[in-house]
Amino acid sequence: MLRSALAALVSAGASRMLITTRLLSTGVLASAGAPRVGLEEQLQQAPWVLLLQVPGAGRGLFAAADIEQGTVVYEEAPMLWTPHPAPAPPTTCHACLRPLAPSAGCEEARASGISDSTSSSDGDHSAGRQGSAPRLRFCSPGCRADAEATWAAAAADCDFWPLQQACREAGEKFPLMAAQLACMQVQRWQQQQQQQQDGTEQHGTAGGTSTVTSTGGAPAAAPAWQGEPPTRGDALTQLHHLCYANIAVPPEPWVRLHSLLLRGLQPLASSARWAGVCTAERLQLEFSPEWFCGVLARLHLNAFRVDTVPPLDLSDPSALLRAAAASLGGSGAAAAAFGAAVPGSSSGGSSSGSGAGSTAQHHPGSAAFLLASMLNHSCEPNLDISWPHNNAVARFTAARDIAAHEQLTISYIDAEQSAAQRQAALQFAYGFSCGCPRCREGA
Ligand SMILES: C[S@@+](CC[C@H](N)C(=O)[O-])C[C@H]1O[C@@H](n2cnc3c(N)ncnc32)[C@H](O)[C@@H]1O
Repeated sequence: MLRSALAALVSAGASRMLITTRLLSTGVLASAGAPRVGLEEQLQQAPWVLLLQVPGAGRGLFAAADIEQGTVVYEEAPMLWTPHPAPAPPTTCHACLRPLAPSAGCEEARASGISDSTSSSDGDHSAGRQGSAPRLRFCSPGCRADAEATWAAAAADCDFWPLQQACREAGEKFPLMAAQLACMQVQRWQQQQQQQQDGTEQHGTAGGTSTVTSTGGAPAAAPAWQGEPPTRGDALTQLHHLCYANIAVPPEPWVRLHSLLLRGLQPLASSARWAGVCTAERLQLEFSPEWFCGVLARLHLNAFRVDTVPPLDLSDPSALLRAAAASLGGSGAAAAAFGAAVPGSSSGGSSSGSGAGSTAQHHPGSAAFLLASMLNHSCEPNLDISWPHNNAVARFTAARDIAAHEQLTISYIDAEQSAAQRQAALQFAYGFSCGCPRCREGA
């Protein structure tokens, strides 16, 4: 009975769609790699979880049964993600945000593209054009194959370096996730076109096999998840489910970042590889300022900061000490789950959480999840977040015993702040006042 409320909730979310319907409704094909699913299917994969309406707080996730402290409630892979733009060479896998060992190759690449790479100790799984053009770096052949099948083939032909630089200067990261989304869309257009051509050719060749090759085929190897890959939302069809901030007039920096994004996509319009898929007009029409604003308005309320542990630098004694302190202090995972700007944060929310373990953690990137975006905030959350595979797969664990039909909550902010600081942070970044028991007591 509780699950029967889902269809109504899903359509309620859909009616708040801000991104152009056309763009989102074109992405209906299944993607290769880690399973990309819709909201209903993702809920089916998380049997402990129900999606229900919460008076005064939109939708929220609830416990479907009594859950014991320590139980893994569910794991989820992100539907959109990006490494944070940094002046240093990339030290993060572009497909899963796993930290990569620094290598001589990375050091050499410092002055060139956004995500340049040369051969490294863990193997050269980079992709992209040679020279100063962007190249993407991956931790394994599986990650590379998954990324190339879904977005990285297009991204490698774009020029997002100016966008990266502007994001770094502005302390922004969400425009890079919008760029990833645009590349996903371009590749899906190509897959759709390919399927149409395959259908036509099969009709015309009396049982013959199509000779048309596809750049969007299934990856040869699985991505580097450990164990069963968790499902991920299909960003192209599911992003509209996420709540968004109403932004009547896009802030000036967004206008500039949008034009850099469009400029970065332009090489696709003149590339033979994307002929028939991308024209300059199509790119401009589909990735309009309204589309960009809608994507950013959602990411600002829903994206998580990913906390992973970089590889140990055995030559640095202070790094060893920090790692030891972190392993004694726990993960610190419940602090500051989301990545939005908060008052007093020097880096737009990308500063470390206050958890004891955060000293040895770094924040290689941001990620947006489908189901986790439905989790509401409490200053006394009953779920802990962790990154058990040291990549962008999030795990939600019961922080205490949770009764059936109790709301599942995380903390969006550093819950160790004073009540006044917490209220100010939540109001500033998310636009609501927390009414949790702790806030009601002023604790
Ligand atoms: C990540 S979304 C959470 C899911 C959201 N309730 C929905 O329906 O999509 C964050 C938004 O949920 C609402 N929210 C989250 N926690 C809340 C709380 N404790 N009290 C009131 N509103 C809350 C705020 O509007 C916030 O901007």
